[in-house]
Amino acid sequence: MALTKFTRSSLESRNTLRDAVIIIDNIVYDVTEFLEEHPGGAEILLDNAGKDASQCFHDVGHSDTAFEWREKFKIGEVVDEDKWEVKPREAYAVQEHDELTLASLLSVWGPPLVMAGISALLYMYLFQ
Ligand code: HEM
Repeated sequence: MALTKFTRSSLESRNTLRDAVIIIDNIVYDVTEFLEEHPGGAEILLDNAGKDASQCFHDVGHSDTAFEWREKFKIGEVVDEDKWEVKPREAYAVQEHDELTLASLLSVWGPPLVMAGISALLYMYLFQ
């Protein structure tokens, strides 16, 4: 059966507790019944309701379970003219790896290393 088609603008106002839809990868999901069940909370879904939530959905790194669950809420897709490029799931995961920079490593390991250095110097100064 062909999926119902929606323009993005026709979905913009569907962002309330009584009627909440989100778009992920050009597919439209009615998450009204899911708001209270969502493990990530209702608020984040409502903040993204009526809009494209692809980036947020993928950035969270949702599990396979989440991918299965979302199928239950599918109500259609966006019209061809409003379709956006769909990035493969791996593309989001790769981005996260790219963010492992020297700065992010130092922000974690920097303070303990500095403390260890100071302790070693103090030890040498006091006991040698
Ligand atoms: C129909 C759509 C969605 C379904 C079925 C869904 C399902 C889930 C599930 C099952 C979890 C638990 C963790 C996991 O298994 O991945 C979760 C967590 C979460 N979700 Fe969703 N979700 C949906 C949409 C979204 C969207 C659009 C956003 C962001 C705008 C979002 C943000 C989050 C956050 C922040 C968490 C918590 C992650 C954590 O605690 O580590 N979700 N969701």
